[in-house]
Amino acid sequence: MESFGARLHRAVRERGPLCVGIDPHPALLARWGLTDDVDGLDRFARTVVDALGDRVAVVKPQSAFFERFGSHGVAVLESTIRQLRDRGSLVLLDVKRGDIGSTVHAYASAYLEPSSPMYVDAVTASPFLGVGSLTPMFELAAEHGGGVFVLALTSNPEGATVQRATTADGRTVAQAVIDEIAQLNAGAEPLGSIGAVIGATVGETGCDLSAINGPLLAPGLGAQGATAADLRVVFGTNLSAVLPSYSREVLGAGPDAEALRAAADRAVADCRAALAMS
Ligand SMILES: O=c1ccn([C@@H]2O[C@H](COP(=O)(O)O)[C@@H](O)[C@H]2O)c(=O)[nH]1
Repeated sequence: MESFGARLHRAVRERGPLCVGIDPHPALLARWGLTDDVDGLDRFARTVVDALGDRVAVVKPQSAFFERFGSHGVAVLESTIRQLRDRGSLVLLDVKRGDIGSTVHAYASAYLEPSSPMYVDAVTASPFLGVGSLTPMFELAAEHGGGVFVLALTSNPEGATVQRATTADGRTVAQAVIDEIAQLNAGAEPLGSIGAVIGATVGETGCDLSAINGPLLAPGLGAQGATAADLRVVFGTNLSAVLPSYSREVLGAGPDAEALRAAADRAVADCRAALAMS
């Protein structure tokens, strides 16, 4: 199968640089006039899929909001993933998994093995047990054209204590993660399949991103306070593979499908301008 990096590169060229999250917060369910139960969850997710699935490059369901309803919520997640695939958007499941390698292998099978009911195009992963512990995910992703986005500098204020800490060789933890991703992506064209998560809220990163050759997922736009203009501050000249991500900012326009589409179109326009893409 074609690599995730190549598929993402094409999707962004065709649909614009935007990832929209499906984050059915209880407050959003209420605002949309939906019940805070599996039925409300299902209606919320279907509305987003119908409005945006054939429009935005990447849709990112946040697993936590589905898991909160137990097995029935996970069933809605599986169905949402299938519907998104049918509409043509790439599906990035935000699950932030990480563990010892043998367990990561099981996570990899759950999300990156085509026969799995929760098979997606890409997942988010945590490198806290070492980037190398995620190797089974990288291997399965390479085998089946999947992608993995590794947390590097997260959008939340608490992240900096760990991620900007200095390692024994003088690099920050974030830089060490980025350098390992760069090695995994070396030589890939047009783009590697292993990405980094770098929040749009983090300000200057102090990191060298020039060799990463992979997608840079930028959450934190909108509800967490960052604007598209902040992308230039965070990513400097490394803008070509930035994938801006919005959840509540776009979802807040729902449940009207036209209003959701208009909010996504505004986000794409803002991000294109900030990233200087035509
Ligand atoms: O550093 C990170 C990594 C992931 N996220 C996730 O993105 C969305 C953000 O939602 P908003 O409504 O746009 O704030 C959410 O699912 C987070 O878990 C992040 O925010 N920061």
